[in-house]
Amino acid sequence: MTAGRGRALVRVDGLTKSFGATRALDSVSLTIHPGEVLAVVGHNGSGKSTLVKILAGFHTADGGSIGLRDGAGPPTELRFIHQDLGLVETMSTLENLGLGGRHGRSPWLPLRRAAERRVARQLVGQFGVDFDVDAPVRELSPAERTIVAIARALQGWDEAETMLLVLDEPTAALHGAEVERLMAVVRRVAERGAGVLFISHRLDEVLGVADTVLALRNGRVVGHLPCSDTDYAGLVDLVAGGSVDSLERRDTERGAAVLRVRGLAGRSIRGLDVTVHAGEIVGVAGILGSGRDELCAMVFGGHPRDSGVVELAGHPLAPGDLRGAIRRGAAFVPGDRHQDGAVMTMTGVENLMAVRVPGAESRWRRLRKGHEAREAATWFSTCGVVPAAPEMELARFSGGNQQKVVLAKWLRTRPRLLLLEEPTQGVDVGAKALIHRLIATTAGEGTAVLVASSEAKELAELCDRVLVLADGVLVAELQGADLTEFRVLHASVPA
Ligand SMILES: Nc1ncnc2c1ncn2[C@@H]1O[C@H](COP(=O)(O)OP(=O)(O)OP(=O)(O)O)[C@@H](O)[C@H]1O
Repeated sequence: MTAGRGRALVRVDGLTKSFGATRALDSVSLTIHPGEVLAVVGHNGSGKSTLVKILAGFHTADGGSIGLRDGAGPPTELRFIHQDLGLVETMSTLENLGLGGRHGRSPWLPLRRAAERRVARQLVGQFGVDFDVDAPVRELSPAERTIVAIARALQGWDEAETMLLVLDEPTAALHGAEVERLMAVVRRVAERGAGVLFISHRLDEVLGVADTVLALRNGRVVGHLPCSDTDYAGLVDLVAGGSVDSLERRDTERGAAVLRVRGLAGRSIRGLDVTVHAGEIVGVAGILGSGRDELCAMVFGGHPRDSGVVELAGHPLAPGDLRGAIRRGAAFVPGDRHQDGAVMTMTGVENLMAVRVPGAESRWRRLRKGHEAREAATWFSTCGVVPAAPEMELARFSGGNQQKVVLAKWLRTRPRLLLLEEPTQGVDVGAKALIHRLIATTAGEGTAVLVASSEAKELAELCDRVLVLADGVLVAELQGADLTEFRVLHASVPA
């Protein structure tokens, strides 16, 4: 189907929304036609999720209109994949897909269960993955959880229906190969006549999949054009309001070994040795299920281990002893900020201060609100949290700003070992460069950094060395001239 033809699936006209003094949307208009993939881009806090939440009926607009019926046809059906995925963490994939309900005591029960399991595995299998559909989704990796949410949104879609699929940053936790599969699904959905509204900070991905792009800045539309009329630099300009400096290669001063991991095994990891020195940034790459998503949590002690030894500066870190790990100087930015990284009902400042900096503050000093507010303002400005509204509940921060608060919380502890999972997920292109510089500066001050990322480009730019995992073991170690995006991707995909 050619994008842009036929009746409009959705017409948004002059949409306006404010939260107190913050004007999140300011007279936003757009139209999506059958077969069209529209990407919405913009800096953190520019209003993208607010637009999606108004379409979903979660927020009511202050002004403007949304039309879901063009002429006499049936109204457009909207399906959503939200940033927080909206899964029930204690329920299995099967149950989140609406399968596996109670069937009473029928003699056919085992057959029905087997059929439901087959359907669930087919639904997630279209992304080339196979995992335990009976396990609670909280035990799945962030990428696997994303796939469950996408499979649920696409479930039972009938071609004859008119559908608009709305995806709010679906690829934040996915690796190159998984992103490609999702993009192929998005294209397939559009070719069958649906419209797609797609939010992403990965601008290369936008250019690869979208027909048109709409750029927001401070709630206003600052560009609405066919993707064929722009390029990467053009999109960076629209989002960041100018070019963004890429990270310069650092001369690494490699100090003593800070992290030593020997024979680590558990979950999908099957015997790993890793050493990270003071001042070094070591990346962890690999596809879903490779062990990439588990290494940092296992080192920190948040995931159980079957065997192996983890030492920080010569002291063992025991599984489950998170306080001990923090006392020894470990910091951990997890891949899933909603579940493990932050408390959404606490304010920005409370989240920032949630980890006690070993030995740095007296209790009395911490009680002084003025002192906390000043410290929070400094950290929020260092980490690019905009607009700085430190006393607001974290749930009300935009997704990218939540991520920056979690990062600031751990950088504030001045760690000896910084463990990062997907450190720039959901942040805009300018903030990403800022976070890369912060990580490089932190390493420059002598911190050992271990960073797991699904983005090969990020690892190639940021790291001194990259460990590539496949099937729970180390399959390549790249550094120097060998450390390129292509080589990381190539080594990650099993032959
Ligand atoms: N419930 C709320 N209460 C108060 N302010 C809010 C609320 N929801 C959003 N905002 C504010 O509205 C602005 C737009 O937020 P929104 O989440 O739409 O941004 P975004 O473009 O999706 O950002 P990101 O790329 O970081 O996800 C931000 O300043 C945000 O703090």
